[in-house]
Amino acid sequence: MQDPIPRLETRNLVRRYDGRLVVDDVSLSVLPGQVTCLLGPSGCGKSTTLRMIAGVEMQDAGEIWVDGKLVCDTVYRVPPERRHIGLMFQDFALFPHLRVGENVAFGLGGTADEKAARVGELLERVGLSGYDRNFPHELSGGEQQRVALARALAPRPSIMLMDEPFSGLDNRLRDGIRDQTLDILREQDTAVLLVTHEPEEAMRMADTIALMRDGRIVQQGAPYNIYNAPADRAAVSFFSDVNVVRGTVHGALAETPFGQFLAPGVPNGQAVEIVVRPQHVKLDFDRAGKGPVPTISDGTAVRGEVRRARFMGGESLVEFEMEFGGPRFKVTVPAVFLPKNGTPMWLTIRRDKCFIFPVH
Ligand SMILES: Nc1ncnc2c1ncn2[C@@H]1O[C@H](COP(=O)(O)OP(=O)(O)OP(=O)(O)O)[C@@H](O)[C@H]1O
Repeated sequence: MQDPIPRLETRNLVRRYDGRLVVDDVSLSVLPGQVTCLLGPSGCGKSTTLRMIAGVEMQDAGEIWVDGKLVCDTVYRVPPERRHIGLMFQDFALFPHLRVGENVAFGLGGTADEKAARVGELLERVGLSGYDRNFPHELSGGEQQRVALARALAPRPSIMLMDEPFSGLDNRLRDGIRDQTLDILREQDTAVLLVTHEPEEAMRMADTIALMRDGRIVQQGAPYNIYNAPADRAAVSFFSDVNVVRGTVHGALAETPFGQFLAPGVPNGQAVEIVVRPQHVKLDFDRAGKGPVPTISDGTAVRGEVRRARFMGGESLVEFEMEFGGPRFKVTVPAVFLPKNGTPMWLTIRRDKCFIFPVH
């Protein structure tokens, strides 16, 4: 079977500001009814990418395709209003002098009756039936955001570009509006490209995550794959705290204070980093100066002393000063576990949950 044609595709987009490369060879695609999240730290070029797709900014190189048709390269350009792209940005800016209903109807064609029907349908969908004659300033922030959502959805865009659209909302409100927005977009088979710097938001919303750093896409894939098969150390630390142990490879085995780690294909003498998340470090009590016996799945235990323990709600975070030195080790325990400062414990690293990256 042939691969489906993406609703939206960028090919090798490049953008420079004053000679500085801020978007560097970005290729992305989004299928109808799917959400791709462009995830990365502030300033990595996410919004610039979105602005080029929206057509409000020109790329220096590369192409934008919609439904298999070229809409923009460096010569040819379909104007923004003919791209059938909806926009929803953090500063959603409703028109303050227009009533809610007029705001939602703003981009709609058709007869007055058709417009009124569509406005009524959308306001009901976002839980704001009966508010059509209110002015924006009479609504709360969350309600205004829902109006902005209704306005963006009204013309049934085939593509929706969203730039941190929920970041102005408090947590509880945000989850509800986020889920509701996705439901509506999926129902309409809209392709969504969402920009965020929050890994949780990307994990929650995306079918595909494109991890962006310094203008480049460093990894692209399903959230599960990005989380469990990260491309490099920075990709691991973007999603959670990490512990890092250094080692050197001999005969495809990395030697470290925690014992040996398999390092297939890594040349002799190569320095590597073993990266492990706090939830994948195992703890054992000290028994008269002894720890657990080494095993194949967990390797050798190393002793550390508790320096800090905090209860975080669903789990406890314990920090250790390790006998071999280096930065403190962070360990999370899914329970209330608050050992005293100075308590000796033995730490092991789960071999099936750690990542090994060469140090360059
Ligand atoms: N019009 C402009 N002129 C010059 N530099 C710009 C312009 N717009 C953005 N930049 C720079 O380009 C880089 C990428 O900006 P962009 O807004 O795309 O990043 P971002 O990943 O969306 O960040 P944020 O999440 O903070 O919005 C930044 O270093 C920014 O300062």
